[in-house]
Amino acid sequence: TELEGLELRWIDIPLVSPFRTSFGTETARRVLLVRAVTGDGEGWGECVAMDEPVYSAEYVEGAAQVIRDFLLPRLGRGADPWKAEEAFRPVHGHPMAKAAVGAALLDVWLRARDTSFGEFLGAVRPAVPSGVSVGIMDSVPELLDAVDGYVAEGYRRIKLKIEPGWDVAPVRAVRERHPDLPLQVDANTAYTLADARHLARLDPFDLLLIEQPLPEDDIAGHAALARLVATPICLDESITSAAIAADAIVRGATSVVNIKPGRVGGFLEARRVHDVCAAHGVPVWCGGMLETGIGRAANVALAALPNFTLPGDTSASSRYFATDVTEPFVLEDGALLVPTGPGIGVAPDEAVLRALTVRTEFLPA
Ligand SMILES: CSCC[C@@H](NC(=O)CCC(=O)O)C(=O)O
Ligand SMILES: [Mg+2]
Repeated sequence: TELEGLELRWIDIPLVSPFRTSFGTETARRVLLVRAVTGDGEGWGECVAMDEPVYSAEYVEGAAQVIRDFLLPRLGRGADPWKAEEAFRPVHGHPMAKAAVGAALLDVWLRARDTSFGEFLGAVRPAVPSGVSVGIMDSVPELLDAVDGYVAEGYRRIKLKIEPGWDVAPVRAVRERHPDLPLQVDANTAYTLADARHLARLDPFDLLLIEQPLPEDDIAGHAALARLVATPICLDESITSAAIAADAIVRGATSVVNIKPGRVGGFLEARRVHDVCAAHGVPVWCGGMLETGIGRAANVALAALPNFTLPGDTSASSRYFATDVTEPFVLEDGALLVPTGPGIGVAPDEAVLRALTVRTEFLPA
């Protein structure tokens, strides 16, 4: 059927607690949601770009403009997810903008066929074990309190944000408090190869991985670091496509991959990254961008694919939001249930959406 148009919806959603990483602190998120309207109905996608281009080059206002001025015109009245991916190919970059539109088109396409994201993508399990990402804190005691709380909630794995000056001491403290806890760290590109010897001081703590220690374009640097540090290197920001995943793997730059559909341009490409990693025997896990229930639902379905063998950052809605845009995702025995309804299997609550909406703009096809 034909595309009638895309609704862009900007919402402001507060975080239950500040989330600090090596590139800044967030206390609320401005999220751009995309609703695709076709003759078959509607579908939802979430753009994971932040308000500022500090995780990657994309940002909310830029993504909205790219969708309005460069992506939608290339769709014409087409609503086919594969044709959309093809139509977007001449546009360089902007994977998060592309992924938001692609997810909305895939949602309406699947709803019309009474097929869930999980069925479509190839989910092999009914629930996915949840890990949780813990920000940089003002003190080690505060960090230990936060970690104790998440462990008590049932999270299967803890990820600690690190940066120069907040790395060995907090990791040592958490490991001493929780000797058997699956534990990993994420540097969000904050180190350089000159820090190799320092990062090797994390090796005694039996971490699952060190995520993105170096800048996203430094594949060779990560390969050199991997030879100097015993803990496995995992890439996030560097992996923007299946081809780049294969390149990083064969060059020895990564032995575990964090998959985020928004970072790679959409769910179709995310599955290709999953498949390429599986072909190389490289395990993957599902990363997060503090998604609302709309993006979270689709991520949980993706995380149920066979090679997602490590707990991801698919935490409960309550990790970030007092009230989610959809029915909240709740931890059940440390796992999230994969939605079984058509499409993403969830829908935004009209009243909550209205309360959080800052602006909407309908773009006719
Ligand atoms: C604003 S930080 C977003 C990027 C970060 N994401 C997380 O740490 C997990 C966030 C989440 O739980 O969704 C990462 O680099 O992996
Ligand atoms: Mg990361």
